[in-house]
Amino acid sequence: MAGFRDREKRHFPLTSIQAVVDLFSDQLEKGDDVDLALLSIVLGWIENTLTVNRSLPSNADDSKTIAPIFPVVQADTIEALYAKFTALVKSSVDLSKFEKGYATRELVKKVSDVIWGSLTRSSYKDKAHLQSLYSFLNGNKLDCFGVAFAVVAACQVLGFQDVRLALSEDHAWVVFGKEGVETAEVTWHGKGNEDKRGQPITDAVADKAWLYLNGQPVICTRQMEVAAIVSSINPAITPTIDSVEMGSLQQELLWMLYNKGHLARYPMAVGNLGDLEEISPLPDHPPPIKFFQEAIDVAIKHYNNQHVYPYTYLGGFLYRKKRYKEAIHSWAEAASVIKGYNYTREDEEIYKEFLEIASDFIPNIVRNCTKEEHSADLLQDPAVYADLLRFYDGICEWEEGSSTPVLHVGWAQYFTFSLQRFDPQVRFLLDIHAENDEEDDEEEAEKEKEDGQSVKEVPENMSSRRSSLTEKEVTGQRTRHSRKKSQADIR
Ligand SMILES: FC(F)(F)Cc1cc2c(N3CCN(c4nnc(C(F)(F)F)s4)CC3)ncnc2s1
Repeated sequence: MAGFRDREKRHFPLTSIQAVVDLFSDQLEKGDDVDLALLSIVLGWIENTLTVNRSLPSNADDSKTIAPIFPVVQADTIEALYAKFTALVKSSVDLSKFEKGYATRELVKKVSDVIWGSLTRSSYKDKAHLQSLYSFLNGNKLDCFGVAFAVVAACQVLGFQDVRLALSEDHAWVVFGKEGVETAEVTWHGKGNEDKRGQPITDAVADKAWLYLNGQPVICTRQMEVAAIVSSINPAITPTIDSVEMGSLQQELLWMLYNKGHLARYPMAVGNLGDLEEISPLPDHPPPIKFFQEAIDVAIKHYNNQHVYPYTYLGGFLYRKKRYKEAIHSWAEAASVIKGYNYTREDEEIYKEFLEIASDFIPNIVRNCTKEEHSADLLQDPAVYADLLRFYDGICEWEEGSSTPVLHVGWAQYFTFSLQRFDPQVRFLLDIHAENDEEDDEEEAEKEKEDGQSVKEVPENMSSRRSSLTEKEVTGQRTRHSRKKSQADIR
């Protein structure tokens, strides 16, 4: 049952990261009754205290780090905010007009209007620290993720347990109803796009659309909704300085959720944990590699391999570890996912990811690989050349059939700059491999025909056969900067 009762109160005052982890752990044991509003208010209050208007003491200089402080969270502070949220929601929605039991589209739209109507008019959309109910209650500001989460938390307060958060890689909406298959937009997306609040996400809208992951979004359980607010924690004090305490809290909470199995169907949250483990590895934790490989495995197993970010998390980390061949392989895999989509004007976020890879990361690799011992022969490696062709081919195919063009002349310049750095021998080797492949396949087919076994599927492309990469050896994490950039919307 929801509410700020003894079970919650006894954790307060929260005086340490561990105390917050214990509160979350205890709440997660309540199953579907985990109190979303309470946890979002607690996280938002701590984040606000640790990152917003944290005027660095004038005597603080870069050499001496500021001694870690954990702000004590008092029960009555949180209780007052919690009461404000429940009072606002319960007073704004006349439940006598709605059937008990499952939510209806009218109910979901009404709750979305209540949240929407409480927001300040001022344009602030892409600022940081606007993702929590603390931001909503204390400043009437929410980002696009925050609005969707607030609608789900409000529906929980009203007793509609069927309203759940649905997440793509750059948008959020809700599912509801007896079978949980009704869908509704409850927030806006991007800049200059009319919001579609109240409308369902039909197959026509979702098919081949990255914004809706081609019908493969993350449908959250209550515990995954908690993982979403933990993922949306933003430890940044300034674009270049993070709160160590806030980052540790996010890492400990994600690790606890991971250990309880609540990230098992949430690739981006697993990726976030891999990010944090690379920045500050915790004792007895697996290497970051494991988390990014797991995010890919989850996307393949549960989401028909329609998610792009697991591969770009991976590629970003490999790039920073100077494991250039493997990075290019991951990016080729990412392009093999995006090629199945049609590009639209609402896909800017993923467009920027691919443009950064093509215009920044890959040119830097082909310029600098000869300085790196284990990538010195990169420009003579046909598997890498094949992966690079696959990367660009995927982006070309992404454009094909799209309403909006993807490529411009700059792309052709990046493409030709990168390919012409490869040794002409590579192209010749490419031909030899292709011929050998054909001979191999013919021999295999002959042999298997004699043995009467089915002919083995030939991998869809050459690099998946010749890659220097064995799937288990790879790792991935993005730079804090670029992660923050792409996380701007979740915050
Ligand atoms: F709800 C929206 F609209 F905000 C969409 C969501 C985003 C997002 C997220 N992100 C966004 C992507 N993000 C990335 N960080 N690195 C990325 C990569 F480019 F390296 F892959 S992608 C981390 C955090 N992490 C957990 N859950 C979500 S749900």
